[in-house]
Order: sequence, then C-alpha cells, then structure tokens
Amino acid sequence: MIWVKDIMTPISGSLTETDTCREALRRVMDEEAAGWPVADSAGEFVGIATPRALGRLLKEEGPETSCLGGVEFGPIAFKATLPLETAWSRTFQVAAVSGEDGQIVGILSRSALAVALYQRAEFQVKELEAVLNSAHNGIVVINREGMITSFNRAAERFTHVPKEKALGRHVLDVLIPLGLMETLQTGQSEYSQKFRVGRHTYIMNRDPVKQEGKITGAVGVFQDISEIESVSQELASVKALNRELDSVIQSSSDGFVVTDAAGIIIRTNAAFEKMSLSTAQELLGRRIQELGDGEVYAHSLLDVVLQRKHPVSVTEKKQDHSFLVTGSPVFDEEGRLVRVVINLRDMTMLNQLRQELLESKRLSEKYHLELAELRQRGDTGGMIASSPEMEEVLELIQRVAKVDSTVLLLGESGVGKEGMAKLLHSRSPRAEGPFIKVNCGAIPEQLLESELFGYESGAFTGARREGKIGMFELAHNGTLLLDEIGDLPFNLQAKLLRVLQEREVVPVGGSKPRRVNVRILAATHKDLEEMVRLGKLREDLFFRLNVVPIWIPPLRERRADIIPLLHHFRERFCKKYGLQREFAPDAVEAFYQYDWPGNVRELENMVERLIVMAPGELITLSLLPPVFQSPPEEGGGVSVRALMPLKEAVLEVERQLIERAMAKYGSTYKAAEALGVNQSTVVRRLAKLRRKATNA
Ligand SMILES: Nc1ncnc2c1ncn2[C@@H]1O[C@H](COP(=O)(O)OP(=O)(O)OP(=O)(O)O)[C@@H](O)[C@H]1O
Repeated sequence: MIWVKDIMTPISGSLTETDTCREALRRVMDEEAAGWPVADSAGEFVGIATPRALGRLLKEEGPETSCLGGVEFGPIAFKATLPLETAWSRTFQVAAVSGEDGQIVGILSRSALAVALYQRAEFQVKELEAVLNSAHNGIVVINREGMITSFNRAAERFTHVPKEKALGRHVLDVLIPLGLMETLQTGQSEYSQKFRVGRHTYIMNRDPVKQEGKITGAVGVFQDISEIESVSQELASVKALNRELDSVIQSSSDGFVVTDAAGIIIRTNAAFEKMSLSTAQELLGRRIQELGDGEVYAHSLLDVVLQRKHPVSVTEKKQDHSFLVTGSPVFDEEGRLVRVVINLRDMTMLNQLRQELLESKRLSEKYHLELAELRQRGDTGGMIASSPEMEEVLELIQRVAKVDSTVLLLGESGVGKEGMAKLLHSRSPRAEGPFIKVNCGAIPEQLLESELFGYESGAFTGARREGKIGMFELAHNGTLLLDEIGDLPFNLQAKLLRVLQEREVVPVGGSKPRRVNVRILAATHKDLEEMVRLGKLREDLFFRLNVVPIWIPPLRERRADIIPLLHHFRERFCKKYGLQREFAPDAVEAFYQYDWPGNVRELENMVERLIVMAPGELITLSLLPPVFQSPPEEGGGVSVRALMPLKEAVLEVERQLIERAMAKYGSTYKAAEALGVNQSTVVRRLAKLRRKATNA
C-alpha cells in the first residue's frame, strides 16, 4: 500500500507574513515543491503559497513584499497516512500534508499524485502479466465486444498464435470457438468443459468478468490434458493387462510363487496354495526359505537360483506326488535380480498318463494282432465276431449262404443285420450278382409298390413313358434284402407273397408276369409273430419269410464283441482321419460296462466322435459322455434277470468275468491278479471256453 506521505514533498517549517515573496519563491524552487505552507502569527496553518501566485505577486508588487499576497487560503490538508486513491477522489491542485501531531510536514500536488497512481497501476499490470505468463494454463480474456484483451504465454503455446496477433482481435477470428461468447451472453461460469482440437484434448473453465453487476467480458482458462489422458489410458490398459495376467496365473494348474530377491513371497496362485496346504494370507510376506517342510517345495531352489542367476529345475517327491520345480530369475533394466518365479508342476498325473498310454499301446497292438487273426480265419466281410454268440451267427450265415432259402434276420436296430445280409450274399453262389436293399419303412406306401415291382409305361399320371424296372427285377440273379419288413403295408403283403411263391412279378399297370430269379432276405427289429397275432402281418407271408430265422443278439448280450469292435473301429477311423489315438484302459472298461442301447451302430459312432474330438493321443475316461462314467452298480455288477440252473449260471458268470478281465488287461497274469486266482486257472478256463465255443 502507498500512502500520501510516500509521495509528498517534505517541508521543514512554514512561511509567515514576515517572509518576503522572494524568500517564499526561493524555498519553493529549492525544494521543487508545488507550494509552501503559510502559518499566521499564532502558528496556525492558513494557506499555501503557490509558485504561480508568488510569480504574479513578484511581478506586481516586487520581491520584498510579504509573501501573504501569493497565498491560496483554505486549501485541503491531507493526513500523511491517507491512501492515494482517497486523496485522488478529492478535488484539489495542491494540498498540505499533516503529520500525526497536526503539523504540516509536506506538500502534495495533484499531478504528483497522478504520476504515482499511474506508476503503481503500471507496476500492477506488469505484475499481473508476469503472473499470467508464468501460469501453465492458457488464459484468454475478452471484453464485452468479444475482442481479446489478454492472451498469456501458455495460450500462445497451445494455440500457436502469437500474442501480438491475438490482442485486439475478435476471439472468433483467432481461436476455434471456446464458448467464451456464450459466457458473455449467459453470464454463467462453466467448469471442466472438455473439448478436442486435432489430436489434443483440452479442459476449460469459463467465467464472466463483471463490474458493478454488469458483464464486461469473459475469461477462459484452459489446459492441454492429452498427456494426462494418454497416461490414464495407459494406466487402464496396464490394469487390464495385470488382471489378465492374474487370471492366467490363477487358472493355471501349475503352482506359481513369485518372491523378491530376498525370498519374500509376493504372489502365489490357487494351485500353489493347494499344493502347500496354506492360504494366500499365510504365505504372502513370508520368506520362502522359512516355510516348513509340509508347506512348500524346494526351499533350497531359491538359493541356487540366487547364486547361479539362471533358471534351475529340480524334481521333488512329496508323499505320493512328484513335482517338477523350476525357479527362474527376473532382472530389472540395470541387470539386478529383482524377482524369482517358481513354477511347480505335479507330474504324478502326467506320469500316470504316460504309463496308461504305454499300456494302451500294448493292448492295441495285441488287439491288432487278434483282429488280423480274426479276419484271416475266414473272410467275414469286415464283420467282427469274437463272442461265441456271434461266431455262431457267422457260422450259420456261412452255412445258409450256400443254399437259396429265404432268410429272416432278426435283432434290434444297429446289431448288424444288414452287414450280415451282405456277408451272406457275398458267400453265396449269387455273389457275382447284384445285392439290392429296399427299406420298406423308409419309402412312402404309394411309391413302394412301383419301387418293388416296377411299372408299365403310362401306368399312372407322372409315370415315366418308358416305364420303370422294380427292385425285384434289378436284383435278378442276385439277392434282394427287404429291410424293415415289419413296416410293409398290408395291401402289398399279398403281392409280395405271390412273388415269393411264383417267382414272378407283375409291374404296376401291367398284366403280364415277369419271371425273376432272386434270393430274398428280410430283416426286422420288430416281433413279427406278435404282428401276425395283431393281424398286421399275413400269417402265410410270415411263414414264407421265416424259413431260416437268424437272431443277432444285442451287443449287451455279447460283451466279448465290444472290445474287438472298439479296436476295429479305432483302426478304421484313425486310418480314415490320419490320426494316432489310443483308448486308456479305464475308457475301454467303460465301453465294456456300457449297455449300448443303440448296439454296434452306437458304438461305431461313439468311437468316431472320440477319435475326431480327442485333444491328444490318449482317449481317457474323462472324455467319454457322463453316462459312461457312472460307477458300476453296487454289488459288483452281477445281476440276475431270469431263472436258470445254478451250474449254468455259475459258468456264465465265470465266462463273463474271465472275458472282461482279458479284455481289460490283455494278459492272463493281470487278469488272474484282478480275479484273485492263479494265472494257470485263467489259462485253463480260457482254453475250456474256447473249446466250448468251437464245438457249439
Ligand atoms: N459285427 C460287426 N462288425 C463290424 N461292424 C459292424 C458289425 N455289426 C454292425 N456293424 C456296423 O454297425 C453299423 C450298423 O449295422 P447294420 O446297419 O448292419 O445294423 P442293422 O441291424 O441292419 O440296423 P437297422 O436295423 O437299423 O437297419 C454299420 O455301420 C455296420 O457296418
């Protein structure tokens, strides 16, 4: 703050009426004062002798006249501690200044006050400018008309517009709209407004400038936050990366521990916590070397890593688990070791799998040889028959193949009826002739008649002009398989019977019978006798078809075929897809246990699916559908479904057990171990079973 006393001209002693005009002028001139105080005889201040009035007195009255004639009476007297602004608000040209005791101590002219005020304002402007320029934020001030009145250095830097080009110009001509004109209109302050210019992001505060309640301008303060934005984006992506890394570490089945250079645990994962039987809270912050034996693996590994400064692996056994433990050092940019990452892999499972794979390969090899032998034993046309039941069926097929009688193949869907029909044809004297199959259930009734018997030209609308040969004629000198014969419509049954009896067909729309030399095979999964009883199948047709019935048992009743079929399909699909796959013993066992409602077709499809979908070489039980994984029923899985002589039942159970053990282990030693008998017993019983099967 500047006071009047700081800019007044100090005065020592007042003039009195005895002082001459000359004396008064000398004092004024000497002190370069704007006047001199004059006191009366009692010493009271009465006025100021000014140079102008003294000059006039000198000219008119001469130098020796009393100075009283050059005095302006009753002037203002300011206190020495009066602020300049207050003094300026009073009307005066020259004023006296009084000290604390009321004595006149100085003279102040209005012009000296003006100069002092101007200098101070100039100083304040400079000070303000310095402040504005030292700010990191860009500051733009506009007046009521929108002309820029202030533009600091940061504003120059952000906008690339020099101050000289900005000042005095309209804000809209200099800057992209920053909303300052709106602030002028609304008079509202707005804070933290974000806006983008090119690749930069700015944040801005806007305030109106008000004087006596009126908006006289607006000020905008803005800052380039692009760097902060990109840093915060980087921070967000680092956070996301950290989360990702954490979930990778946490979801790993390998154990992970990270320590600092002193061995203090700073990170673990769930797998490690499980292995060390400790929680994260118990582990974090502890020195790994101090953990007890039961808690952690390979404490000593850390010292070796710290010493050698390169990755080290050791294997360690803990109870019945074996671990591969690897410690890897992590260095900072200066090459200082800052972390040690320890990875623990439980090798127990891996070793077990490796063992299983070797075992599976051995079994596969064995089955491969057995299959080759089976195939060599007499060409079965790719039909696997390892069980005594199927060997019996095969033998029957081979026998009836030689004669021309009608054969009725019976059995559930997917047991291999069509396969056996083809085999029968290929073993028959008609092998060179055609093998034709008609699915009586799949063709609509209206079409079936013409499909079977053909039609003459113009037999019905839509018929081909030249007519059509039926399946019977197509199969001439060969074999015709009537599949799903139980689905043959009733009104076609008489016509079929006629063909079977007369060996002649009469095409639809024709009248002349044509002779055909065809061997008829029929197949069905239905109970034809029941159909006859219900009147759905002609009895005479049934007898015609049922000359040689061959029953193919469902797979669950001839389990000895399951494993050879499994390997047969495994070989076929591995070859087809160019893959190397083995079934683990537990998967083979599950195949054996399963009841196969869909029979061989279901098994074939299952093997194909597993071969194609298995991620590795070994197909383990876990890859099989859940229904295969249910544990065997209580009571060892032996169940009785019908009454039979006890001796026979015991022999049957013995046969099944030996077959199952052999299928699973492939060696009489292991089978004997599993069954709790001597190996020689298994060999003896097996030989007996095989003898029985060949004699049957
Ligand atoms: N003993 C077997 N050896 C090898 N493959 C077989 C055997 N039995 C059946 N298959 C195969 O199983 C699948 C089903 O067999 P097939 O079509 O002969 O059964 P199906 O009894 O005629 O069935 P559907 O009654 O549904 O017509 C075929 O791919 C067949 O090759």
